[in-house]
Amino acid sequence: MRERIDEIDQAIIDLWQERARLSREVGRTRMASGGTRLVLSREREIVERFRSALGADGTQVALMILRAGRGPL
Ligand SMILES: C=C(O[C@@H]1C=C(C(=O)O)C=C[C@H]1O)C(=O)O
Repeated sequence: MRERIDEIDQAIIDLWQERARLSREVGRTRMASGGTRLVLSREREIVERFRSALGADGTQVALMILRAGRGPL
């Protein structure tokens, strides 16, 4: 079972890093065409998705995930 836990942890790390890369790329592309760096309505939807799946901890996880893609505000 511990082996599976280690696999899951690695998958979370890989997905976290892939998501941060994609998020930065989307932000850069949008800014290059004159748009904003952030889209708060989209970020609110994401926070709500995590909150409804995971409760209060989900909110914190979502905020950390979003920060990983754009750096601290
Ligand atoms: C990646 C995007 O850009 C920013 C980053 C987001 C994210 O990491 O999910 C969401 C909205 C934007 O603030 C996007 O608009 O999808």
